[in-house]
Amino acid sequence: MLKVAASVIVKDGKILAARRKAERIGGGYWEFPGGKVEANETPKQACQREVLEELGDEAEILERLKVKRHYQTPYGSLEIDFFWTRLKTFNLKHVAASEYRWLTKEELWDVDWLEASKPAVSLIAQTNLEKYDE
Ligand SMILES: Nc1nc2c([nH]c(=O)n2[C@H]2C[C@H](O)[C@@H](COP(=O)(O)OP(=O)(O)OP(=O)(O)O)O2)c(=O)[nH]1
Repeated sequence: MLKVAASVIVKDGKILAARRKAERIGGGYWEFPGGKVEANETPKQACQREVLEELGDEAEILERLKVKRHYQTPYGSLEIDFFWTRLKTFNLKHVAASEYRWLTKEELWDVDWLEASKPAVSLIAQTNLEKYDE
């Protein structure tokens, strides 16, 4: 079972989406910045580390999105936690993905999300983002 943690980063009413590099598992599909939870860390710590690696930014990891956590994917079973996230710095290096987009709630479904990210996207679309925005 693969443990993954991902950040739903909110800024100015928009959400950061990242496109997976073509050669990777799930290549070309869109996801929330994040990655595997390592043995020595909590899912929140994993999010903090991944935001630092991918964007060069400090993040405040807020609460978990109340969505389904377990998924069977073509690559095996996955346990994934999504967290509302606020950036404390704005370097926004955008290094890990092939492409990044800041999407308004109305634009969320303009990109092709990984299957396991779709429940989180649906929840975001129904949420008032103001409380997670700076
Ligand atoms: N980060 C992230 N991964 C997701 C999402 N939805 C989803 O199914 N996944 C899956 C894709 C991958 O199978 C897995 C994340 O693993 P990964 O290989 O990208 O993790 P990583 O960044 O630690 O990768 P690595 O280079 O260290 O191997 O979770 C999502 O919204 N965000």
